[in-house]
Amino acid sequence: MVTSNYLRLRYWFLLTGPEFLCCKNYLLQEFSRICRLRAYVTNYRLRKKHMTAELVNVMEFQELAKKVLPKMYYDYFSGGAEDEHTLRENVEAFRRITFQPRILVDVSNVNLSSTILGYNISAPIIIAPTGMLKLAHPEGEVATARAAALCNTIMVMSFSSTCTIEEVASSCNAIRFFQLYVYRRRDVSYQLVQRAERYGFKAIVLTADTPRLGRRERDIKNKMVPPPLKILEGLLSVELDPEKGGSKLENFAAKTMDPSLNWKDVEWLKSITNLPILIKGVLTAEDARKAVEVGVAGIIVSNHGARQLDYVPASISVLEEVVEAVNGEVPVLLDGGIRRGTDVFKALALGAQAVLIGRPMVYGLAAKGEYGVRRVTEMLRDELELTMALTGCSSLEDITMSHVRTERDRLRSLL
Ligand SMILES: Cc1cc2nc3c(=O)[nH]c(=O)nc-3n(C[C@H](O)[C@H](O)[C@H](O)COP(=O)(O)O)c2cc1C
Ligand SMILES: CCCCCCC(=O)C(=O)O
Repeated sequence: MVTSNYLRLRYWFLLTGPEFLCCKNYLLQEFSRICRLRAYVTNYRLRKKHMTAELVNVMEFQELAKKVLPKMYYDYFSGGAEDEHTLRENVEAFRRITFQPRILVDVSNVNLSSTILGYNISAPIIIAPTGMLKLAHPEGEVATARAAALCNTIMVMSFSSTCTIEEVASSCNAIRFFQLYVYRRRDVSYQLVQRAERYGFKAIVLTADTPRLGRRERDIKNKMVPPPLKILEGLLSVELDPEKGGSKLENFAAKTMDPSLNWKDVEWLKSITNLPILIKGVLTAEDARKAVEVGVAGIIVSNHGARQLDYVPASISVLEEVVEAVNGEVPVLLDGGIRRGTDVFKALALGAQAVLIGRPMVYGLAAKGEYGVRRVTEMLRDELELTMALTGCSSLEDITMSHVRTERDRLRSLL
């Protein structure tokens, strides 16, 4: 529906000639806004109908999100780079890890509570930064932050947010980290870091895997139009090339992201903030060591939900070697492909201190707003608790590598 309207609009532009091209960007933005509103109203009934149906796992939120979202937005949220090989692998690699449960352990009390950088959270499950959440739900990042507060967990707010730092900060008392993209316009990144610090964010998550945006073919086909990023209001306005086809998001990223970002810039970041810095996007032992050497407070093993370079390994497949390289010097977190509490357990067993959840939170938000994000968090937490009980672990400290059997273990046993 959205696509056909969009095609109609493009056809109208062809007919009306070049004098209208100058306002094309504005019209595209307006059109995208109207489509979002319309999709939300149209899908209200659908959401209501499903309100009563009991969803029993995170995958069912994805099915519902697919029904309620316009295709362009569902594709943006769910898609990955190029062949989407890594996208599938992120999930499949968890399935290849099996359990080695212990029996006859007293699990009458299972304690999931955890600490990240000194902040207490109810379970080691935190909300990953995901951009443009108003495409999923009109309350976007604010609803997500509220859910994080209710679940007593951390929300990592994206640099590509459709709400402002102030809106999110004033909406609730969630523990918030701020994810940073370094723009060509360093002053923009600088100002947002300052504002995050001023508004009580507790850490900066520097995303280091995006010197350029990955090739997301679904977005190219859909001619994905990003919504206004309210977080940038008053700081930056980007003129997209009206004549350039394909994904407008890619066009936007090409104009804004600084591809020269390198290890030395971590020093720059340290010089502009007193907040602890986590580095997100680490996939090798070598980079993990470098990150420790430049003095980061934590490492996030991540392939950006398989949206950047296709054919990188599933993030869970490299966790063990990163944890070995870091040798306990800083906490290691992981994201990518986690859809079950059993997946969370596997990541913890291989050395992650906590996991971040991306798409499932977005699907929860799209399907049921703040309540949906809360339910997704609770579902994963409840599944983790049951997994701990059934593997004989009554606290997070009890979870060890010996509770799982990985491909690496299977190969070792052949030697
Ligand atoms: C729709 C979407 C938007 C994202 N936006 C950002 C972002 O703005 N900044 C960032 O560092 N990572 C972003 N990511 C990556 C996530 O933080 C996270 O690494 C990834 O989603 C984890 O994989 P999962 O979706 O399988 O849980 C995004 C991911 C998705 C799916
Ligand atoms: C300026 C770049 C836009 C990035 C959008 C958010 C993101 O990281 C994603 O994966 O999508």
